[in-house]
Amino acid sequence: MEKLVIYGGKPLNGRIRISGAKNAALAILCASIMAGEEVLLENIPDISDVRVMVDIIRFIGAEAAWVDDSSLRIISPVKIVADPPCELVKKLRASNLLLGPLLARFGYARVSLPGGCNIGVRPMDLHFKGLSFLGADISFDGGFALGKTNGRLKGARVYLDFPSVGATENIMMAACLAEGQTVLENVAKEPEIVDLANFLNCLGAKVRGAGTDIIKIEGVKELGGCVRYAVIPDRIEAGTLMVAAAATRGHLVLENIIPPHVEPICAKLREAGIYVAEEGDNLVVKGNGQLHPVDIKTLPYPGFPTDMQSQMMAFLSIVGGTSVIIENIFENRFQIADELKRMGARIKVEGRMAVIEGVKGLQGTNVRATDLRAGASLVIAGLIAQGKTVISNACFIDRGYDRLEEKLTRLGIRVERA
Ligand SMILES: CC(=O)N[C@H]1[C@@H](OP(=O)(O)OP(=O)(O)OC[C@H]2O[C@@H](n3ccc(=O)[nH]c3=O)[C@H](O)[C@@H]2O)O[C@H](CO)[C@@H](O)[C@@H]1O
Ligand SMILES: C=C(OP(=O)(O)O)C(=O)O
Repeated sequence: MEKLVIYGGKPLNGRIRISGAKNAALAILCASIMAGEEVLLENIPDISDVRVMVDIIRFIGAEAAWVDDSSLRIISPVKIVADPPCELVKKLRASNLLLGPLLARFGYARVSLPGGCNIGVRPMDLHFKGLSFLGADISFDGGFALGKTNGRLKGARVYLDFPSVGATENIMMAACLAEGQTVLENVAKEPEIVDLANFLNCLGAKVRGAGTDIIKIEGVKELGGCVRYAVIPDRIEAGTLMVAAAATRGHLVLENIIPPHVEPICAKLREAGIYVAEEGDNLVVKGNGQLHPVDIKTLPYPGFPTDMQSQMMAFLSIVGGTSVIIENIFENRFQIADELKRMGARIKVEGRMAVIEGVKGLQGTNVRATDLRAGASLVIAGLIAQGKTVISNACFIDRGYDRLEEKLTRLGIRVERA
């Protein structure tokens, strides 16, 4: 089991280029199996979730080749040569996004229920309901979802009970090849949804309204290819480094960033007393000045992202006064509190609420990542702490952070793999 060793107590200083977004890249990789011609994807992050997804689409018959360290050329299969293998599907959450594209393009899908981080129950009822509304026949057998269609899917009106990111993406992809119009209501508005819609439109789909509460899709018979499509920058990687700079009183310049995507994070950092400003195309974070406690509620976009909650908890653990975090999206995302407490943090968790009493500093010790963002939180805690922090289960961090050690080293931090 790999460990990440952080030598803390030093500020994060320098310039860094943000990689492509994990959650956009994974959805777009799934969508690429619907393309009728070759696709070239750029700004793809080199993370383990992407490598697993590339293996999955190769397994079902796609050709996928790295052109350079962040570009992938994909030729989708004309027919499925094998079902997505269960052992790969279970390694990541985004494999749940194969169902819609497979059903829409091939009229058949047999996909194991997905894996991913243990951050909550994460049912897929909204995905299944939406795909059924489009005419798919969905059943379950021994941990697998089986989907069939009788000819093409049919456009329909679908209202999501909750603006689920994955359900919005799955149903939107499937609707692109359905007959007639689909209207999706109460959908997720995350930037990754807009990026996926832009990619689908680049293939010849007719998707309108992504980024608002209602998405309308005119189905087309087939999709084409895309000469090149660059995935958006990762707002969560950016946010993680911003919080790390804030927590270590550093000075960071972020390149390749879309400022409105990180606004909910910038707003909270400013409230906490951190300087955050756009300078030209870059975003600058300076961690000097008096810090103030803040309260956070995670919400669907444009609310504060649940994927940044654990990292903020590490930062707030050394901000004098009392901060409160309410986690509204995933019920099991406070496991990180116990690990932070091992480093000296004072946190009380009650249900969906965590109360953080700021302490003067943290101490390095042996800790364990329980999920991807918990791992990122421990990296931040390790940067704050005096001494050495050894994070086990580093594989969780590798799911979502492209070349993290290389980036931290460039920013003046001593970090090692053990
Ligand atoms: C690969 C990917 O893009 N992952 C992101 C995606 O996950 P994911 O797509 O799984 O997240 P959802 O938006 O679907 O989940 C949000 C909430 O809806 C619930 N729900 C979801 C679907 C469903 O059918 N039924 C249901 O009840 C979930 O249990 C959760 O409480 O959005 C999350 C919320 O921004 C992010 O934290 C994840 O990083
Ligand atoms: C929860 C996350 O990812 P996934 O949905 O892939 O588990 C995340 O990126 O923080």
